[in-house]
Amino acid sequence: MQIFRNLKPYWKSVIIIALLLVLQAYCDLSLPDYTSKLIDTGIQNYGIENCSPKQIPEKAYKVIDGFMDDDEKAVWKKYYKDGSDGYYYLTEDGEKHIDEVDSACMKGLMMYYYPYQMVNSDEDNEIKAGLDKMGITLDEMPEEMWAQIGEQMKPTVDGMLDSMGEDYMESTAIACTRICYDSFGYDYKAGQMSYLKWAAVKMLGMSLLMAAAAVLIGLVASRVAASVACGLREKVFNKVIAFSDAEINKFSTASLITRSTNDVQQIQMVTVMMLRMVLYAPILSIGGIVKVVGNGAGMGWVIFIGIAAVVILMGTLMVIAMPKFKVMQTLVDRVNLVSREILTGIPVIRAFGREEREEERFDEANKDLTKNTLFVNRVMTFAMPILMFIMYAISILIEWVAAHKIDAGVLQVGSMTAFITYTMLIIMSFLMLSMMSVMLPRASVAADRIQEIIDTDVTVQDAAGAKKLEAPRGVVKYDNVAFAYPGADENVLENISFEAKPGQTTAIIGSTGCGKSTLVQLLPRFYDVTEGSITIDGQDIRDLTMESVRQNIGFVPQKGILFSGTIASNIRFGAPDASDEDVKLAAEISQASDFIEEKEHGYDSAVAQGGGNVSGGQKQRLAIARAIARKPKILIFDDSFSALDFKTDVAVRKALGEHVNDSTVFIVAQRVSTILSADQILVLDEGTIVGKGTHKELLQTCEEYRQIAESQLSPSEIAASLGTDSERQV
Ligand SMILES: Nc1ncnc2c1ncn2[C@@H]1O[C@H](COP(=O)(O)OP(=O)(O)OP(=O)(O)O)[C@@H](O)[C@H]1O
Repeated sequence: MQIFRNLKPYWKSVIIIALLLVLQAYCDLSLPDYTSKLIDTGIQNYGIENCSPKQIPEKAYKVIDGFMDDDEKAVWKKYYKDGSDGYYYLTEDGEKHIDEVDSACMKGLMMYYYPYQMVNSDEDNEIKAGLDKMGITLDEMPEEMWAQIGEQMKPTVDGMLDSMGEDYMESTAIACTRICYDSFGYDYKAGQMSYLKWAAVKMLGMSLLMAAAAVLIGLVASRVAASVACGLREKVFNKVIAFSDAEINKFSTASLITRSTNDVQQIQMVTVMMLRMVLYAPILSIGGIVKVVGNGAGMGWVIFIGIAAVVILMGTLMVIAMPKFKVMQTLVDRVNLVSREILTGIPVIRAFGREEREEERFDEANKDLTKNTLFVNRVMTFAMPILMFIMYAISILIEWVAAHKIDAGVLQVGSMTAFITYTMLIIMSFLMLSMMSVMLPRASVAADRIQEIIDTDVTVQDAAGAKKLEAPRGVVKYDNVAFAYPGADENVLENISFEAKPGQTTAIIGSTGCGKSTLVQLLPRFYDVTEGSITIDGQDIRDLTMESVRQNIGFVPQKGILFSGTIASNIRFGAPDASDEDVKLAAEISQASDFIEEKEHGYDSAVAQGGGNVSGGQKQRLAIARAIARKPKILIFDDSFSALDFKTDVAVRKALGEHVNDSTVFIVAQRVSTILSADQILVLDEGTIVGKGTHKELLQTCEEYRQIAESQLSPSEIAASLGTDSERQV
């Protein structure tokens, strides 16, 4: 899956996280054991951990020896030495092999313990009666009688060994050990305290280790997720920058923004959760199950009920909420789209008094998203209480079953506590997995949406082996060019052939929507021609690198677009190395210097985002200055003079004529007056050239041009325009 693929470059961190998770899980799984031991050994057994007595009265030693088989006897003999003071002592070697000694003496100890239990019991029994008859105490009982009792006891003890859990058996044996300790005044309190203190230190250590691991995991996981997100944003951004208009239109700007922000954020969030949970849950549940099996409480079936309940619950919630989860991103897209459109169009909305309708439109999108989110959240709110209920119900069930087992003497309280904790851990880990399975689909939708951008083929891109356009003269030739917008059935341009030379101005005029802007936009390769070719100095622009072609073009778009910064930074946008003089000259040519110098900070005056603090005409003049400052070989004015008044229009073109005399200039215009002095005028009608020539020629040869001219100029103006040639203008 895509989300996992994103983690590939960070495999080292993922391994570190996995190791830390194992450590965290180890601590997490050990703690219930410690709690159980704290109760069973620390409290119930006075801190005595092993049943093998460290010191045992000689008589008890011998009696127990009498109960043992040959193998057990050998161990007993090997690890105990006679202290010649009436006691036997466990040797150092014995301490090292304590488990071996424990299992050898456990049965014997229990048989030794049994008569004491009988004697202390309130009820009458054989042993009590026998001792009374002989007039002796249990400690004075002769060895033959012990042997006799041993024979009788053997089947009972064997039966107990079969039915008891290991922990419980050990605990019972330790109770027997205490009889040996009673005989020499063992200091139980000191033993218990030292055990409890040591256990507390160990538990504290474990908890600290666990906390440290968790913090480290959080830290590394967050870093990885942030890097994944950063990488994705970069990839998306780089791709979008390379997109031609066709791809941008396909996705829509709003969706591109949601994809590179909200979608990436989804992935970042899920990546953190995934790194912390997806690995942790299986480690914890498998570890928990192993522990539970070893615990010997024999209540595994309760865990399965718990897991089944959680899986059914989460499964049901998922089925209900999943469809809504999946459309969430599309709805976020819609809200972004509507708010973007409304925010950028506020002046028009106000001017047309459409506030209410637009508010409704926003409300609609907003409500859809809210409804969807609320539904999902409502469904999910059920999860927590039901889960809590399941957990508590399972705890009660365990306690109920365990109570019977404790009563029957086959389970200890501590083991029950540990069992409950392990069960909770296992259920929690299944919960984590189910939560992930809820979150993953949404994130995977987000990941797919991002991948869709990354995988989109850019329609306009450098061909393999594309050459650089070096020191061009600037001869532009359109050869039989046809063009259709992607997805459109009909061509917008057809049979376009003309040549534009350096030092000359080619003007394009025609009715609205006839394809003028499209024609000039093909030159910087905003789109590629569908048929025919465009060449610069005889080289097809598709065989040249886009960067080198664009570097030689100064493009002034129909709508002046400025960037936040200063006036100077905007003029230098295409020529970062332009000197102050160049910037000033460009501003003078574009007739922008007057209004710039009037400003308090002149060229350093701030320009707001999108050029919000300058007028439309000023914006257009700055856009013209920006193109000129580049000193390009080819200058394109896409209807850039319409926002200027007649006087400024003339002044700009005059200044251009004076200073820019070796560039190939294209002017898309609506006004005939703007193009009167052009060297070549192309008259476009429905995407084809219907007239080509100078103003004078076209007035005579082209009906369409004559109609346009007559609709804009008075007969006297037309007559004047045919008169003397004025000084050079573009
Ligand atoms: N991105 C686009 N996708 C599809 N069709 C488009 C796109 N841009 C423009 N068109 C269509 O192509 C045709 C030519 O548009 P173009 O902008 O080139 O016209 P124009 O002559 O510059 O118009 P105007 O003088 O009004 O600016 C129009 O019919 C327009 O609807």
